[in-house]
Amino acid sequence: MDVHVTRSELRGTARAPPSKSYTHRALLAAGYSDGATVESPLISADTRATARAVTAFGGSVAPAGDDASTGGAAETESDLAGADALAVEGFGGRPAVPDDVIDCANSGTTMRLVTAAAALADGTTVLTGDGSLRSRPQGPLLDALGDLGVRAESTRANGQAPLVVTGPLEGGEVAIPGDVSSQYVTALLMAGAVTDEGVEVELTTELKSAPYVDITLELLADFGVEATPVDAAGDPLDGATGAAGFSVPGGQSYEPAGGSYAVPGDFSSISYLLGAGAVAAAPGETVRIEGARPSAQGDAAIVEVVEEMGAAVDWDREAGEIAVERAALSGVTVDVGDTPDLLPTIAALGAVADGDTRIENCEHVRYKETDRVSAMAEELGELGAETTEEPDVLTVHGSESDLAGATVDGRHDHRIVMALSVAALAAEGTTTVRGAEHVDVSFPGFFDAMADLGMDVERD
Ligand SMILES: O=C(O)C1=C[C@@H](OP(=O)(O)O)[C@@H](O)[C@H](O)C1
Ligand SMILES: C=C(OP(=O)(O)O)C(=O)O
Repeated sequence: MDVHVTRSELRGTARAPPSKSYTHRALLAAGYSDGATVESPLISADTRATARAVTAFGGSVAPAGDDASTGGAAETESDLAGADALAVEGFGGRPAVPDDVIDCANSGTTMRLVTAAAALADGTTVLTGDGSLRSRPQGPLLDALGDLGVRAESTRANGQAPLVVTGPLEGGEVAIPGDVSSQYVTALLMAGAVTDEGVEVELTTELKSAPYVDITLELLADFGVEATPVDAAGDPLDGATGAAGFSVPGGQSYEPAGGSYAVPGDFSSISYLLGAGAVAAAPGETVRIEGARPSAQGDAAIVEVVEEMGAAVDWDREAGEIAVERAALSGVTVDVGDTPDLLPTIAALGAVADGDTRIENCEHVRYKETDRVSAMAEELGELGAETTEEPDVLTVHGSESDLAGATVDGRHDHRIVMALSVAALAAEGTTTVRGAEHVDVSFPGFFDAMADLGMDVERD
């Protein structure tokens, strides 16, 4: 699908979709349990992939309240559409050997978390994904599982999917780098809790994307599972930032209080709504975003970034509501070591702002659905933005950027599509964004929400 976005003024209220990161973890944690309800889940292409994996391991996922929820997996994936809550029948910490290959589609989170889950099974699991996912790095996780006594291989011996994993994993001590993906740590902690011996993870590098491990720790605690970040001396820390390692005792059971778990709103998705308001709210009007309650999400930093760029932002944390007014934005320097998914949004805002926006510590943003550093530099260039790309830094020269509508490529990447659509709101004329259907990965209702706010958008 192509979308054609014409410069427009926005007003009104949008609701943030539920968090993708929390939904993946909640579905899998419910799978590890004897069964649980996941309330207000994100139903998207990526979270469907995790639901498929839970089903492949012998659990089931169906809309809560449906007969299907007592009788097995939803017959077709579309059965999940529009569900306010999902009833998950778990596999009780013992994944069955899947009948078929697990297709993780476009979802890195699914592939990493499910690879470690597959290692628990007493047999062989095969995991694959789309072309993008089959080009992303899995080697450090395969090596770690190998060191823990599991056969974990890339069929092409290049550290990329398809993957073949033969368990069972019993636990132990393992060392892993933290600067490629935090999802390896999340995967080992979630699976480690149900091993016999538990898992001790030592980080061989600094941990990037650390708040995502905090999300994991928060969710594990809510499912009654203990896992602890530790410093170099082995002493416990409050959070993942600065951790030298992690420890998760074995023999634990997943069980959420009251049998259900509620997913909060998604701050990576909120970044597009907030960014859109900051560049295109009608003069004297606000754009309001609901579903913005605080959680462990590092991407809530977008609120400060947009404020620092000069927009008037009011975040009522208790009500979970953010109001933003448009302003003349100025460039900022932002370290995205903890918040890689904000890079496309900040780059788009930088193209609209006056002065330079310097996005630092971003090398790991190159290992996503696409190399998002190059993708944003090149596609914003098509709109007339000047950028400078270094391995670990993207600078957008807002003052030299005169944005005018053009045809840009969404690179089969939901975040590139949404960020370019935000930039298009401020570009002269009409911008065509190719491959816009990829928003289905994390924010299926994105263009509906934007149209409701007043975006002039045509889809074909
Ligand atoms: O664990 C998660 O839910 C995620 C972790 C981050 O990835 P990395 O840890 O690979 O940086 C983030 O980019 C991704 O969108 C979601
Ligand atoms: C990188 C992302 O997700 P994943 O790693 O799950 O593919 C993302 O949503 O931006």
